[in-house]
Amino acid sequence: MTYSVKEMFYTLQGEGFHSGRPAVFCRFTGCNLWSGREQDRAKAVCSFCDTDFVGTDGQNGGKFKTAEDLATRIRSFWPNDSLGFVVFTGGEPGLQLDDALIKAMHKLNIECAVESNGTVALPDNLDWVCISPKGRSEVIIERCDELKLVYPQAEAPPERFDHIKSKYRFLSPINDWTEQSLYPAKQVSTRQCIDYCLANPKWSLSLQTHKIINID
Ligand SMILES: C[S@@+](CC[C@H](N)C(=O)[O-])C[C@H]1O[C@@H](n2cnc3c(N)ncnc32)[C@H](O)[C@@H]1O
Ligand SMILES: Nc1nc2[nH]cc(C(=O)O)c2c(=O)[nH]1
Ligand code: SF4
Ligand SMILES: [Mg+2]
Repeated sequence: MTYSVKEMFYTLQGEGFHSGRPAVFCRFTGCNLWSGREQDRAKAVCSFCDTDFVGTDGQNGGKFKTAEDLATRIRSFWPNDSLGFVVFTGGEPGLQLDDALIKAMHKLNIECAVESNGTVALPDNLDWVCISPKGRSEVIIERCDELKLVYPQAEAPPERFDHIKSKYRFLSPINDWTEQSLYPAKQVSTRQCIDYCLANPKWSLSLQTHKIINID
């Protein structure tokens, strides 16, 4: 299995339960809900994506021929010999992630988290699963550690995901970058998230804190 990686970097997890935790991000190329081309955005199932996941030309991107090769590269970004933490994202990481890669990561003493849209099967040896449903797409994952719903989405109201078993439920204000300069304090979606959480307290607010403090 060859893995196609857009970019990799060491930073703080900006979102959700692990906000503020040092993590290596491994961003896989490609997604099943949008081609990544601007001319296809309006018709895509997921039309608000804030990420470039096309190609392998980002920082530390490339093709990796084996799970061990990619695992070793990921380990190299960790600053010392302690237990490491990687977040697999994309694009849609579920299109490429497999058991072999997670096993190789575990062998190198790295905990594995994923950020997924929930429409494709995921390896069952992951340590942390974050599912972020998109538009009208069908979420097939029924159990996760963290549900992180971008809000508001006309076709994906929070109630649609009541059946999913999750330790934590977060609403993340949609950042539609017509309002980028307002992010997040004065963005309308932030207020909408706050109001929804206050009325439905099983949901908590998650912000994209890396954008606030301007790190990767
Ligand atoms: C780029 S996605 C990649 C992982 C996976 N495809 C997914 O959608 O969860 C990473 C995270 O960014 C969030 N995200 C993408 N575009 C966003 C936007 N415009 N506003 C807020 N969050 C966004 C996603 O919901 C997801 O939680
Ligand atoms: N710092 C930081 N935190 C993140 N959490 C989820 C991200 C993603 O794009 O998947 C992301 C990201 O790109 N950067
Ligand atoms: S599912 Fe994730 S990677 Fe794919 S277009 Fe949507 S936000 Fe971007
Ligand atoms: Mg991001």
